[in-house]
Amino acid sequence: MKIRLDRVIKTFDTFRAVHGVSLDIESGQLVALLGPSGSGKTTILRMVAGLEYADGGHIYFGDQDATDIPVRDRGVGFVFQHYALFPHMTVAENIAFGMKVSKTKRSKPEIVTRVSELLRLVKLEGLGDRFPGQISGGQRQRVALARALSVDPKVLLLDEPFGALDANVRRDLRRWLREIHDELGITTLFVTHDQEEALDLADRVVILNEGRIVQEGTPAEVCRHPGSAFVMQFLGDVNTFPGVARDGFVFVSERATGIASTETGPVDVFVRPRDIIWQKDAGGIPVDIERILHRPDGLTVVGTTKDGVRVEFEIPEQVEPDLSRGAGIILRNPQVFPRGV
Ligand SMILES: Nc1ncnc2c1ncn2[C@@H]1O[C@H](COP(=O)(O)OP(=O)(O)OP(=O)(O)O)[C@@H](O)[C@H]1O
Repeated sequence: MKIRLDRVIKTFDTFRAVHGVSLDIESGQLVALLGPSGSGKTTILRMVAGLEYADGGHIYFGDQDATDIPVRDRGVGFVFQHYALFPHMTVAENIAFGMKVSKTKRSKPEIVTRVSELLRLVKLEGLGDRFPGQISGGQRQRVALARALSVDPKVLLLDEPFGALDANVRRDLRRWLREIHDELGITTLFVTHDQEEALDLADRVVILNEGRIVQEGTPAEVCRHPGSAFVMQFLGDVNTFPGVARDGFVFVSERATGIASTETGPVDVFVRPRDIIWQKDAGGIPVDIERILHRPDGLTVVGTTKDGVRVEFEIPEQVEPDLSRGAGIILRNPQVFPRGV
């Protein structure tokens, strides 16, 4: 099922939470809505689900205006961050619940068969008789997904489904979710404020800020070509060097960097920690090193430029840190934006 949002607006009292958002979600795609807290992700998801009305614009399911489709008939499965499992029902009963209340009537044996298929799909065979209080948080979210899938939804909506779980469990669950998505091919909209999760999981990432889409694309596109300072900063750790662009090049700490730019005037140069090369002598931007931190995959070096800009970058464990003055940094894969944009 293809979903299309056409200039969708949502206002709460006088506060506009969503400002004319247009978005196409192709059938079978897994799309992540990514943005900081309050950027409108959940509101958009709730409008797609039909739990909230848009005050402007349209949402289409296929060719049909969804406004005309009652929530029950939208064929939407929902999973929230906080396990909304019924604590007094077993895992199997929780999964069966949606089928029992669904308009599509199923016989008891059909429900039993479907529950065991779903338990197998979410890799929880043998746990059907447990109660939610007797399984882990990650397992509970898998039950929530099985319950959402039990009514064969045409669209799956997931709102920070792994938000309450610890990092390792999250990582496992999102790989697992991707596998299930590839197996079932259900159009899926996934809300997260975790950029790593979005980039790891989604076919397309839609980045929101203050109720507007600021960029969308495949994970590779948004990482390689961030369209603004906001996206660059939001997608991961970054060093920001104030500089000046003139005559086609950028100068940082009054040094020519060799970075080409069509801008003129004050700019900010953004560089990821892994893209800074530290070398002794020869031309780099001088940095005074303050601390070396040991990480599982190498060393993190923390220092300051002579303009007082804090710099953090990574070097391999094997490199013997040389703290003598005179070492400088070279900036690779920089993104340059006019200051304050
Ligand atoms: N029912 C409501 N009444 C008033 N304001 C609301 C309501 N729901 C959301 N908002 C406001 O709309 C804005 C967008 O909220 P929304 O929950 O969509 O953001 P979000 O990106 O999902 O944030 P989070 O990651 O914190 O869940 C916020 O400023 C929020 O306070």
